[in-house]
Amino acid sequence: MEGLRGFPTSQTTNPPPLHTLEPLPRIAANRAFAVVYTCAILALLYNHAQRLVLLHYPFTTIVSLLLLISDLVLAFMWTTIQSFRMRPVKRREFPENLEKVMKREDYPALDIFICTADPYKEPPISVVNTALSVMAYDYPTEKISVYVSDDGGSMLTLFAFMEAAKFATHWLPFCRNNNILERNPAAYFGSKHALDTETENIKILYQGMKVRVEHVVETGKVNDYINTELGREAFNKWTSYRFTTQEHPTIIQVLLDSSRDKDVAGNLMPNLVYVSREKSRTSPHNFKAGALNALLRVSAVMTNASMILTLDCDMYSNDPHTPLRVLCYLSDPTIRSKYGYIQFPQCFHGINKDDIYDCAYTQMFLINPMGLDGLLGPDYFGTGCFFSRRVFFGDPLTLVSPEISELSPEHVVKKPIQSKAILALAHNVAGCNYEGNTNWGSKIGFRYGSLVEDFYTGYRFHCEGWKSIFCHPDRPAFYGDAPISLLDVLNQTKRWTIGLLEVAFSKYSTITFGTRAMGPLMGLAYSFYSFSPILSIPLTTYAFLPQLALLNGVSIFPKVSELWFYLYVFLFVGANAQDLFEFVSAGGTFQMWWNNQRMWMIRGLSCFLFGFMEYLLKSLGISTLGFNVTNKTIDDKQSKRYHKGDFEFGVASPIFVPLTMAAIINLFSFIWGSIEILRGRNMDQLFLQMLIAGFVTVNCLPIYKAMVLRSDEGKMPIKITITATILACALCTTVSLIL
Ligand SMILES: O=c1ccn([C@@H]2O[C@H](COP(=O)(O)OP(=O)(O)O[C@H]3O[C@H](CO)[C@@H](O)[C@H](O)[C@H]3O)[C@@H](O)[C@H]2O)c(=O)[nH]1
Ligand SMILES: [Mn+2]
Repeated sequence: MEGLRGFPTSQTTNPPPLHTLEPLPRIAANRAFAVVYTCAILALLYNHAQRLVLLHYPFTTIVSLLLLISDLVLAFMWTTIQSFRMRPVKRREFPENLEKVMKREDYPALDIFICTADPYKEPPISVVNTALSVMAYDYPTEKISVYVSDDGGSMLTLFAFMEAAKFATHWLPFCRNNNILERNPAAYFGSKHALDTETENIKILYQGMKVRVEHVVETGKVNDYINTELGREAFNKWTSYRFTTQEHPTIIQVLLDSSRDKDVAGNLMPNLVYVSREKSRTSPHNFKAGALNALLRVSAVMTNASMILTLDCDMYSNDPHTPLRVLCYLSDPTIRSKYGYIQFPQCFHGINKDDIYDCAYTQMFLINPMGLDGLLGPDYFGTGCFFSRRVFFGDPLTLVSPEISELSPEHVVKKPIQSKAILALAHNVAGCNYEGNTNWGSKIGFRYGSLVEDFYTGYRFHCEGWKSIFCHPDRPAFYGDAPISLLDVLNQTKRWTIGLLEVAFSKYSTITFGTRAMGPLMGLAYSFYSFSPILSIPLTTYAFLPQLALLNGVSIFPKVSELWFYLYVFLFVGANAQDLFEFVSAGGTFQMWWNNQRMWMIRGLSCFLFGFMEYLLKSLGISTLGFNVTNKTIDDKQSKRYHKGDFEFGVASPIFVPLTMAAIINLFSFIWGSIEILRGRNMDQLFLQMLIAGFVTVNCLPIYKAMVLRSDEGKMPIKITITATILACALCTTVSLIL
């Protein structure tokens, strides 16, 4: 075991370890397999070359070229994945040792950022629950400051947080005194507990708050409940100005002040600050990255904590000791000077049994980050990440100073957060024109230029020379919402696709700039993500080409009797078996893995394709793209169907068309092939094509079900079925005419 000694002190006795790092035993096997598989890929390319030389007909040449391009893309993507397999590690922390090396009063201050953007897609009561869960961290309360960024500029959200501030004065001491683990009230009251009177009373308070908040969201009016001067003053901003989500002044409201507000037991409360940065149609606001940068500045002016936690509005804390785990690393000055952030996995509650949409993202949020942890560290996932404030201001050796000294990570705040000077400066730095002619978004803060601001920002930090840490304790530190309708899932992935392509084809491309700055393995790892949309090329090719050829009796792969056939089988089985092994080792089941591989096919035929097109239109200047917030509300009927395991189509979106076409063509070619076999035809030459068609058909079972067997609202809209059928027929006819 390679023990990293935590927190060196001047004491003579060895301090107890705060964390350890251990390489996974599978490393040697991974490396050996990579060598074998590389040989197989080279053999395949040789086979391609052989065929291309022998061919004379234009059609078969085109087919062979398409297959060659597809296999080259697959080979490239396979190579990038190897970076995760060369040195996976597992870390452990020992928060129980923390108090032995560090006094509680010496813990650093912690600023927590929570982003929300739309009260109708992101119910304010859930955002409030997220905030309460972290306000109740097992950490010196007065050192915690929670900043809520409301990009929706909604009085409904502000109202919800005014309610939260009151409820928190009961909730925080309740959690502390009863040593509660689930500090998100909704989650706590949602699971079964013995209800003593104290719990009963708290529950009544919570329900009261929930009813008021939901009522206000429903009616759109807060007036019924506002009876204090402070409240009226705050909400006046919405009425005294032509206020819209896209155009409004900065609103900063300190709802709790740690220097004077106390809970019902007389202990100080954390700071709770509502921030809605200024918006104007004429200046770009850079979506979430812009919101986070505004919070970086507002928090610098008010508290300037050296530790920062960023959270999406739905990602609540599931473990009050999480900051202590982080301190196991950040309390060590040698770590602090090299490591920029500590990322926790994104875990989700409410995913159905077999995770039909692959929303757990086991590879992206668990397997791959463990691989990266043995190199420079995991990428940034946008939420559940603790930063050292210094990372936002230049590389580990050179501090890039912000335009005013109050924003510097070294600045010490001396005035109370509600003083006039502080509030005035905070409003100023949240202004929509503040960033003009500054380094924000380029050299300072979260980086602009990609719709996956998280991925891009973490990437640029690694390029600057920072490292990061992946921390995944057994009890998930955070839980968030996953989308439960296929369209929401695909739209989310489509946004990611566009953002990733923006990185892949920028001057900071992961494969060129990244490889130079971070070395080949990290460059490949980041390229696995940024180039993943090009998987749509082989996935689309393999979903249509072999089947169309099969329907016309044309063979495009080696015969069963040839040795080359077994090469194809090895490449397919080998890659999938290794993937399955990793998946199951990470706690997945076979069913989940099956659904995961199906989702790759679905993504390839939908959001990757559509994302690619939208990216092209944007690059040509034909359209602009926005950050479409993922829906986090839950429709009961939809939720029932989801938990039954049925795919949710329902909406007639063009994004479903290529997928449905593939489902139809694969089924027919497979049936045609089976009939030919029954009629005694020798399928030696077409066997591999039959296998592929059969495999895709099995993958498409939920689609056939949605097309013909279901009558609920989530079935495949008839419009899509008809369009896809017509297009599939047109495609088959065209191909048979060419042949
Ligand atoms: O203009 C915007 C748009 C979004 N958000 C917030 O950003 C967060 C993430 O948005 P969501 O719709 O939930 O996106 P997801 O696709 O679920 O999020 C993943 O992908 C995003 C990048 O596309 C990252 O920012 C997220 O952290 C990551 O979890 C939410 O809290 C939003 O309120 C803003 O603050 N301002
Ligand atoms: Mn989300």
